[in-house]
Amino acid sequence: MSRDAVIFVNLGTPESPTPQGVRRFLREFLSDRRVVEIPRLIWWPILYGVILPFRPNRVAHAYQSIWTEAGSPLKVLTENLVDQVKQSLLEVLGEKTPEVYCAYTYGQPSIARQIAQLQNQGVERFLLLPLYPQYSATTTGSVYDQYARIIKSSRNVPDVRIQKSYYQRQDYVAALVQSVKAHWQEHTPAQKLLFSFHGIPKRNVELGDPYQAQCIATAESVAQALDLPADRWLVSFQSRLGKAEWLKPYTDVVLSEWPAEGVESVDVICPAFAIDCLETLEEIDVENRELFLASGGKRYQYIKCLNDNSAHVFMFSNIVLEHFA
Ligand SMILES: C=CC1=C(C)c2cc3[nH]c(cc4nc(cc5[nH]c(cc1n2)c(C)c5CCC(=O)O)C(CCC(=O)O)=C4C)c(C)c3C=C
Ligand SMILES: [Fe+2]
Ligand SMILES: [Fe+2]
Repeated sequence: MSRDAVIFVNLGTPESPTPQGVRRFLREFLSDRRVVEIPRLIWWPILYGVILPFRPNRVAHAYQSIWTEAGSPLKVLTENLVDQVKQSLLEVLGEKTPEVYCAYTYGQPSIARQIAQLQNQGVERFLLLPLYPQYSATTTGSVYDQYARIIKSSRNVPDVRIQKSYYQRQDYVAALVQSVKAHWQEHTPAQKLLFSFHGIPKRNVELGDPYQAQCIATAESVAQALDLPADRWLVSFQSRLGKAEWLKPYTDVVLSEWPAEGVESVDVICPAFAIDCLETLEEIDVENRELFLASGGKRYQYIKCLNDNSAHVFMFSNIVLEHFA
């Protein structure tokens, strides 16, 4: 057993694609103050009176349409990536390879459970690797919160480092560029490349969340490396929830307006997601495809997340090697 461990952290996903499974997941996720900052007195009635009674039925159908025999794509694909990174590290480090596990901010296995189990087995140093290239308080911030909770209840605190973001890494940008180029080798490039990032409320950015700037920087680096002129690409934000204003432009609005402006073909990539999940496989690849085609668009291509592709595995192995060097 190594004294070092890497724990990849993803958001989490329902245990089953049923209304009960989705309700349990949404209750935990949407109770996190980092995710929804509305004062509790206002939020609890909305969450318990409107969202939890009604949303799980609709969302469970969406999960059912992407669910696999092995479970939720988010979990299956996260585990695949983790296995590949472990293999790659074994090739470089042999018996000095750290332990490599995954955990989820919401649901099981939790970060606390993985750290406790590994500590019991003699692990002393941890690297938490949140699978969010761009930092947001709503995602990576919650990983820091969980770490803080562990520390608060520990006598012998674990030695933990957290990778706050990685959107600026050259090997991350290279992995995205390679993925777009591979797509363009198989399919004619579309008129537009749309970088659709998960949205957050606009107010969060006004209060200091650096997420929007990091999304734009990511897209600019990729567009520059692809030699794409400014009129061939755009950044948009998807998956908004509720009535407040979120980061704009909204992905669904862009896709429904483009055909009237003469945009007939679009390639969509979602760099805020390291791993394909409901928000990419269903919202982008199904719902938004239908919207674009129903609005008069002719050709819609979704470029998958980096998942366990070799450039992605290479990048994470580099991060691990740098941390434990
Ligand atoms: C309500 C506020 C939400 C914020 C803020 C938010 C930010 C955010 N989320 C991700 C990544 C993922 N989100 C996923 C699902 C999802 N997200 C929200 C809400 C917010 N997200 C909800 C309610 C859901 C569940 C589905 C639904 O009810 O519509 C997922 C996918 C999970 C899966 O099981 O596949 C991911 C991943 C990021 C990166 C982000 C901000 C940067
Ligand atoms: Fe989300
Ligand atoms: Fe969604």
